[in-house]
Amino acid sequence: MFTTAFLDLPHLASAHGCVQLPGSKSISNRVLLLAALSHGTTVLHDLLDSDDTRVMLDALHALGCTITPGQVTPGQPLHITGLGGALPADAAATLFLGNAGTAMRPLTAALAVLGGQFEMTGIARMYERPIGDLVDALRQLGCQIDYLGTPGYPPLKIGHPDFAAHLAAPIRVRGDVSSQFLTSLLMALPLLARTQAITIDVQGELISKPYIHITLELLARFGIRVENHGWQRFVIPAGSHYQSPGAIHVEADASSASYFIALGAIATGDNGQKSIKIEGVGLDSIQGDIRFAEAAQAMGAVVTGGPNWLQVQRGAWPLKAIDLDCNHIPDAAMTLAAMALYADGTTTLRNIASWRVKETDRIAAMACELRKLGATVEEGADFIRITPPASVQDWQAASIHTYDDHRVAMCFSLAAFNPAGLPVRIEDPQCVAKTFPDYFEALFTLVQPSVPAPVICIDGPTASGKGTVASLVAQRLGFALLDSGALYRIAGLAATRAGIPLEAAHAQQIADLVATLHIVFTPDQRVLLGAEDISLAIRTEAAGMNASRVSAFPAVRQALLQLQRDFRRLPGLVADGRDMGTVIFPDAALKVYLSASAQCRAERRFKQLIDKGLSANIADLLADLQARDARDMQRSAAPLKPAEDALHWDNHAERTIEQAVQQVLAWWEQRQPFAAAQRP
Ligand SMILES: Nc1ncnc2c1ncn2[C@@H]1O[C@H](COP(=O)(O)OP(=O)(O)OP(=O)(O)O)[C@@H](O)[C@H]1O
Ligand SMILES: Nc1ccn([C@H]2C[C@H](O)[C@@H](COP(=O)(O)O)O2)c(=O)n1
Repeated sequence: MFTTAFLDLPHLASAHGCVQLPGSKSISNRVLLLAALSHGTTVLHDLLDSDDTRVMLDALHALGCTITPGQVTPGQPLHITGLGGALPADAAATLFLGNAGTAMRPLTAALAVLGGQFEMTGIARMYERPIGDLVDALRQLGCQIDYLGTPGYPPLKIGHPDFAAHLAAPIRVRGDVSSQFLTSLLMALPLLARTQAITIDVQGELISKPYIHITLELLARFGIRVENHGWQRFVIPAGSHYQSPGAIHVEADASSASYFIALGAIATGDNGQKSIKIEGVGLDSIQGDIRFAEAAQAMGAVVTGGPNWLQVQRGAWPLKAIDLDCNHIPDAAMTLAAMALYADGTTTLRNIASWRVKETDRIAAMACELRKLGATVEEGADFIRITPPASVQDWQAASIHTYDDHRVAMCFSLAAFNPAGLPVRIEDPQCVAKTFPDYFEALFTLVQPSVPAPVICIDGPTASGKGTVASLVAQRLGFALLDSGALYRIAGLAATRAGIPLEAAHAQQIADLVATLHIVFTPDQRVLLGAEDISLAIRTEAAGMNASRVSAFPAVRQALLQLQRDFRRLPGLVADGRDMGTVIFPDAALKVYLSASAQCRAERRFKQLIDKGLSANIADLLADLQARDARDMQRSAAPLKPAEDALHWDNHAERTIEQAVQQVLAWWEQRQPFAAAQRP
């Protein structure tokens, strides 16, 4: 997951390939709660690992469920032993539910029915998301719920219920604000239906029926067969009780599929050879958002599918503008707003009032950010109308504010296919953690940029600080890192171990050996040669000097050339070394040359070695690095020198690491076209 302040998506040209989607959030959090309320142990396969499922798991754990392993682990099922429909009389907990509506609302209903002393808390946005209609419905039953802040909104305090004389009458709940209120009652009230039927009457037109469909399907899997009377009355039969179904497989998230369906519609090849294959969810999905595929088809996408897969290709181009009632696909419909940027006219998405009370006010958010890109947008209480930028020149490079809303971030990644060749900045990319932590990584496996991914080169002499600065710049931008010096150090180490003299006469032998090496740079910056961790072995001064020797041989440099260029990937690369800007990446978007006096560098290296527990002597270090400078600068093959277009930074003794990092980032920013983000 990208945890950077922003993520710059270079302009993207095309896409193709296969993506395996993570589990559905809606299904994951429902089955977690149903398993927790049931008798017996449920084995859950393919659960989503995200912010929202994590807060649900933490809450269930706090309530006394036995959960193994304690967290969602890739490729491993999760076992939950349920509470058997009851809690101890003295049950008490404060539950933090983040911004997860699928945890806050159903847990509130279940705990209000089970009784205990509970505080239901979350982040600030959760306290702006209404829950009053659910609380009103539960109070009709005799549940004890108090508001701890603004009436009608979390945080809440839950006590022990008094059901005397309340259960016989139908429970009324509004269905026109959020279908989660009805879902919550449908999941909680079977706990009271052992001896008598419970009836729920929906007030107003029920929105988002597909989500109720998911709830009913999953309830049936756990032994609860609810009668559905025209989506207005639901009856939980007497004698209902939760029973674990044993094992459950969670479908991949149909809402998450929408971004890749849109990707296929927008970015696959004109000749029909390229397509996007989506695995984990198919046209027979129980999730309502699968009907996004129909909307995408109406805009021109060619969608085919089977039981557990979808395949999407571009059809009509430009896409066709549509006018659609989106009540049946409230979440996925946001993706249509992004697709509308590529349509042949004005697209209107109607009946989306629920967008206003989601993670953010999604109508306002989408309108604001689409306008930043150059679209004309009209918004109303329950609709949004989008006209794409009138011409290529009307597109603007925008820094997209994401409002802590995963769907805003994912939708706007699609803007990187704009016809103007502009990059797109996504602020706070880690908000996708709510449902799809690795969304951008998945996207990058499918897309091709219109020009090679951007590279920042940082060259300079030994101990000038290149490695330190490069690593921090890469971290801040979410870019990959190439420590090219490490490759020469590995070459020197491998040759020495193989007993090959580090002399020109043996250059080809060393180059041949280098070509056979299996080198891995781990995400935590360790270096592996085969299975061996050689991170420390290549950091000694002797290893640096040996690296300097082998690096003077053209055959060795040639053997490492493509390996270095292969580090170039989306969203970008920071490369440090001696010839990054002059030879390896001559087209780099930014080239920096770091320097510092030999004395300053020797003192820094001395401190660095002592801090690592290695012995050192400043005079020896000074002599060594001067010898290394001379060899690196005077060799004929790719000598150390600043590229003609490099920017210079004197990293002298009074300058800090952070100053150098800020300077490189400032130079980088000067080359970006993003205007300062306009906050709404
Ligand atoms: N202003 C600064 N900028 C960068 N590094 C600094 C600075 N001040 C102190 N240092 C320290 O200098 C030491 C040498 O830095 P670093 O290892 O990044 O250099 P390098 O140029 O990559 O060296 P080499 O080419 O030998 O790998 C590190 O311990 C680093 O923390
Ligand atoms: N691009 C590069 C990187 C490194 N070298 C050589 C010269 C250095 O003395 C040696 C070790 O590099 P360091 O880890 O100190 O950056 O490797 C090179 O020739 N070209």
